[in-house]
Amino acid sequence: MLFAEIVATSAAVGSTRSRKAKIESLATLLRALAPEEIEPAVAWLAGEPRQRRIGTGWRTLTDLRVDPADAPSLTVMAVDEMIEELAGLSGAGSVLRRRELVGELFAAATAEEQSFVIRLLTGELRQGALVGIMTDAVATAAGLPIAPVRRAFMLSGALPTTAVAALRGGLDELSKFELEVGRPVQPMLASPAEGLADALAELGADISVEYKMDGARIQVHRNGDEVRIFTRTLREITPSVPELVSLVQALPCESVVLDGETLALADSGRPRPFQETMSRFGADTGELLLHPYFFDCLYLDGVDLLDEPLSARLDALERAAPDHRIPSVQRPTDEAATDYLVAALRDGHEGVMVKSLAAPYAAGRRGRTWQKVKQVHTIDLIVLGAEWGYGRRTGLLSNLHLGARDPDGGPPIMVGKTFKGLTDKLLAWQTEEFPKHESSRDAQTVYLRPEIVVEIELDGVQVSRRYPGGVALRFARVLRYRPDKDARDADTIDTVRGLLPG
Ligand SMILES: Nc1ncnc2c1ncn2[C@@H]1O[C@H](COP(=O)(O)OP(=O)(O)OP(=O)(O)O)[C@@H](O)[C@H]1O
Repeated sequence: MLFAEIVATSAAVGSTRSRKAKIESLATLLRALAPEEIEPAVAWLAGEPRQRRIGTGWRTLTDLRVDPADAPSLTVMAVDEMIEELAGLSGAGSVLRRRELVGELFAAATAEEQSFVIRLLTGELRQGALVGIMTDAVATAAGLPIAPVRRAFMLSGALPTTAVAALRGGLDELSKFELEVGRPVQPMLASPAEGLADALAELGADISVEYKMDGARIQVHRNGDEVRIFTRTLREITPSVPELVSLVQALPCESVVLDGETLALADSGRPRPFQETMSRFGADTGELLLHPYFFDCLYLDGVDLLDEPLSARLDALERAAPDHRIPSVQRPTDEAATDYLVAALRDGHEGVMVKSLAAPYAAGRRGRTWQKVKQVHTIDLIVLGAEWGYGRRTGLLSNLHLGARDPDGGPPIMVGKTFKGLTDKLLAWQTEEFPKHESSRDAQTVYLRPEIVVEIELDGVQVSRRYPGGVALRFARVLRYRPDKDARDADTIDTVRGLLPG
């Protein structure tokens, strides 16, 4: 197939707001692909190259001015081979070879193809909703229900591989996907509850009420002595958390997959700020010691527990890591649950999670069987740009433009601006960091690619004629940046609209 067909389908998907129409055009294309073209094409149309990181910077791509070809001639396989070579380059001479390769690719590409390649390789195409839409399209093209496709994707974490299995082998191939120790699965997520009373009313008496600790999510895989640790976005951080690795190696089991939260504690035993925990996920190991608090067990000594009820998974957790469980109570009375929430807040935590003990582990889903009860209202938004400050903030990037995710895969939708809550440290950080994510600028504003997620505290939202989504934030202030999330984890415009009064 010609690469131009992929580019045309991507444009068609981007030009309609209808989810159904997007799925239809993707499915039509998927049906026309040769077997070896499925992996690259699915990856590209879901927003990233199948090799994920290719090490070619924004500058290399945008500085290169090569006249586009008049007519399309590149094939899917030719482009995939070039990207494969780009991804494999390292060491002496690689900068030169990289420019050469990109130059070759661009010379053979039409203007539309060049633009698509730039957006693909710089991550600009990467939007969470595209992944959801592509999952649906794979099911449609293969003539299968969505559930087995979604399950295989959650277990493999790889949509292109899932697509090949669905399109070539159908249900039989999909059913071969299993939880595999060492390969991370998408984490189960929670829905916000209106308050504790609502969560208790909805989930009934068969529940676990747990501290909602304000750290960073970790997924731990151990097979014998080998331990691997992943973040919420399935990035491996094993080398930077040696204390967690040795703790997991000492657990009384052979093989295990655990889900939990990790954080650093102050001498008083209270949690240290989230930023300090996150700093440990970077390159250096730092001084702060991280503690794990596990709340789920997905696999223990040869037994896959994903489809078991939470009650059984907690029994396994008790066997595997009895000393490292998150504080929790099972089947409390309403009064005891309320006391537990008060105690969690008093101890410096965010609130509680209320979970149905009967529910399986719904990997990658934000369901209602886990509900979070927090005291303040916060949402995660995408930073679209920042304005240069004035007065005391002259020379610093300050006022943030905030966008909510479009659940249909379009670009983020702006819902407000704020400079409240920005400390001097954050202002300095923004000024240094934002230009690395710059897509364009004018005299007043640096615009960013949709890559940075910030957690915003707000009093509510109101109807707005100024903003394209019809809603605007009220009294928004920055709580913190969320380096553990990417744009696909941000809240959607529907969530923001859901906060409208009445
Ligand atoms: N006991 C717990 N059970 C599950 N998750 C917990 C618990 N304590 C803390 N957490 C954290 O809370 C998150 C659950 O909320 P949610 O699924 O909405 O994720 P989130 O979008 O990261 O939410 P938030 O921004 O509130 O942390 C988990 O990702 C995890 O990091």
